[in-house]
Amino acid sequence: MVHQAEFLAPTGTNISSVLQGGYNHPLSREWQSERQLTKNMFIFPLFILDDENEELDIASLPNIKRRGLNKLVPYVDSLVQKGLRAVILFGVPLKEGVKDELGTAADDPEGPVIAGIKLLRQNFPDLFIMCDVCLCEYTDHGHCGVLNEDGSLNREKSSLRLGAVAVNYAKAGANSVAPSDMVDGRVRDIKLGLIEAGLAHKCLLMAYSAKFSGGLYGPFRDAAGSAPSHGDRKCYQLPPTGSGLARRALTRDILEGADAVIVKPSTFYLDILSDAARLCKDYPICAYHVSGEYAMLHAAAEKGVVDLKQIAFESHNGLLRAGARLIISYFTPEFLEWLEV
Ligand SMILES: NCC(=O)CCC(=O)O
Ligand SMILES: [Zn+2]
Ligand SMILES: [Zn+2]
Repeated sequence: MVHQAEFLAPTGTNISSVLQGGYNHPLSREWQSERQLTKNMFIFPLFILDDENEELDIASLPNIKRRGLNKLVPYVDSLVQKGLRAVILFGVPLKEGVKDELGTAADDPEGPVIAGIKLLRQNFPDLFIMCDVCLCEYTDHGHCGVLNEDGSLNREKSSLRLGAVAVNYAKAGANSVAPSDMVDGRVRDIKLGLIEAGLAHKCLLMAYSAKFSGGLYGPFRDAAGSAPSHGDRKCYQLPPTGSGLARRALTRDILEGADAVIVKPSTFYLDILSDAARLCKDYPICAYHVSGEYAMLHAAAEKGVVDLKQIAFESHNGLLRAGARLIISYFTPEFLEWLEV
């Protein structure tokens, strides 16, 4: 497609070869961006401990802490004052003996997620509260669903259990549930559960539709204590080379009732983000800038290889360019400082 006449000026210069008129001034440079990062695009992950007064660092995830309920409100308040609009909750049960084969603790009414939803709702009525829905933080085997006796994943039991957990989060007041397990059929079971509970019109179902298995989740597993005790997640998460499967999963989840979709990780999967933007063009597309991506940028900045702020903008702008409208990011607190709106 040609936008400018391709003819020669009297001097012999090809007119369309002159690009720099478009960006030699800071403002005209800004005008070149089709979209810009804004605070309302950011969703901040919160790790909630089951010990109310505890606050724990995560060695591999700089500046991010796990907090008990009593430490949560003052911290979230400081971010809300800077313009935080949305959070996604992850429960981190550390008490002895709470994990079992069904992940019962996931929707324990007194557990960190359900109690966390209620506490945040009470303190921040306008905050958009999302909940990651998965069992791996709560199962003794560390897998994302319910297992058969031979250790393989039982699709039907997993999907129904995930549906029940999601409905319980929605009942507690979550604005959105986000299944991250990648078990076939769970979007459908969650949607049906929400409809049956009369909550489908109140709770946005944001599916982790294109979640790839790979090497970028290490710090998160440290944070959530969710590394599988045997095997890996390759049977239910997508192979990193599987772009066709990712496109099928995106389409399938939309057909099963997803209201929005997530691509995860983000920077290495920009092609999938742009596939999602095309395939699901009438839906919000969310990129999850995962723990490994965050930790890598921090490590590079500490080594003096990159400037942290510059590289954070460049990577997150890349997600927007590829088609993301929302970003789950551990950089959210920084962007709330860096962005004006
Ligand atoms: N279901 C959530 C994750 O697996 C988190 C990924 C990360 O931040 O590494
Ligand atoms: Zn999981
Ligand atoms: Zn997960």
